[in-house]
Amino acid sequence: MKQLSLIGIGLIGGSLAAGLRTVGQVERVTACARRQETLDTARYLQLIDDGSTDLASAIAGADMVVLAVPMGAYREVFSALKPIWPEHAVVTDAGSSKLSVIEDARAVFGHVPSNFVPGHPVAGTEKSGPAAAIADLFRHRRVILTPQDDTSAAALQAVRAMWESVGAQVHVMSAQHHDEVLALTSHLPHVIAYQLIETLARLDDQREIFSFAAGGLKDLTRIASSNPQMWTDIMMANDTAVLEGLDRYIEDLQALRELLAAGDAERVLAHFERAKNARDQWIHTAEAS
Ligand SMILES: NC(=O)C1=CN([C@@H]2O[C@H](COP(=O)(O)OP(=O)(O)OC[C@H]3O[C@@H](n4cnc5c(N)ncnc54)[C@H](O)[C@@H]3O)[C@@H](O)[C@H]2O)C=CC1
Ligand SMILES: O=C(O)C(=O)Cc1ccc(O)cc1
Repeated sequence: MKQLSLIGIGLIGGSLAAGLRTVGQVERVTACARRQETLDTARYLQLIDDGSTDLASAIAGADMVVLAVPMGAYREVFSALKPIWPEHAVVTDAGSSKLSVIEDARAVFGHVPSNFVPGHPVAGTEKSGPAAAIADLFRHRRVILTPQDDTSAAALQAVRAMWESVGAQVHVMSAQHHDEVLALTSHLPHVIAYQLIETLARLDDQREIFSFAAGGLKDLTRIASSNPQMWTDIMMANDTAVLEGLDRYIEDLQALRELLAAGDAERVLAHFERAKNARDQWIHTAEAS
C-alpha cells in the first residue's frame, strides 16, 4: 500500500497505522482530524507522516482510506467526502455497527459506493485517542466485512489483505447478522457494565461500596471506563438489535430474581452451572484457536 489515509486518528486509526507500519505494509500514512492537537500527537507518536484538518488535503493521493470516527460523525464525514469521493482509492471503515453505516451512505450518496467496503475490527480497549494506539491490537483478532451486492471484488480483496497483514482473521457476513451478533456480544455487555456502575454510584455510601469491591466488580466493569459519547453513538446506531438483546436479558434476570426470591437453590445452581459450563467452553475454544 502506498498511502493509507485515516479519517479520525484515535485508538483504532492509530492502531491500524502502527500495525501496518510495523509489518512494513504501508509507505505513507496521512490523517484527518478536527483538531490540530490530535494530529500533532499522532505525528509525535510516529503514527502518521502528515495530517490535515482539511479532509481533501488529508486524503489526496491515498490508495486506501479508512474512516475511524465515532458512529455519530458518519453523516457529516460522508457529506464532506461526497464532492471529493476518491473514486480510485479503496474506502473502508471501522464502525461498531454496520446497518447504520450503509443507511448513512445511502442517505448521502443515494447508494453505497462500489469502492466502499463496510468493516469492523472486533478488537479494542476502553481507551481512546492516538496515545492509546497498540501496534498489535488486531493480531489474532477478528475483522468483519459486510460488502453489498455491488461492492467491487477488488476493493473487498484489498481491505481483506490490509487486515490480514496486521494479523487479523477476516470474516464476511451480512450487515444484519453482524449487528444482531455484536449487539449481544459487545453492545449489551457495555449497557450492563455502564448501568451496574451507575446504579452502584447512586446508592448511599458509594465510597464504602467501591472501597470494599473485590476483583470481580473490576473485571466485570472494565468496559464502563470506555468513552461514553462513543458508546452512546453505538447504542443509537444499533438500537433495534440492542433493545432485543436487552429485553431478553431483563426477562432472564427477572426469572433468576424469582428463583432467588423463592429460595429455589437447586434451580439457581442449575442456572449458574449452565453459565459456568458455557463460559468455560467458550474460553477453552478461544484459547485453543
Ligand atoms: N474503541 C474500540 O475499542 C473500538 C472502536 N471501534 C469503532 O471505531 C471508531 C473509532 O473509535 P476509536 O478509535 O476508539 O475512537 P477515538 O475517540 O479514539 O478516535 C476517534 C477519532 O475520530 C476523530 N473524529 C471525531 N469526529 C470526527 C469528524 N467529524 N471528522 C474527523 N475526525 C473526527 C476524533 O477526533 C478522534 O481522533 C468508532 O466508530 C468505534 O465505534 C471499533 C472497534 C473497537
Ligand atoms: O474494551 C473492550 O474489550 C471492547 O469491547 C472493545 C471494543 C469496542 C468496540 C467495538 O466495536 C469492539 C471492541
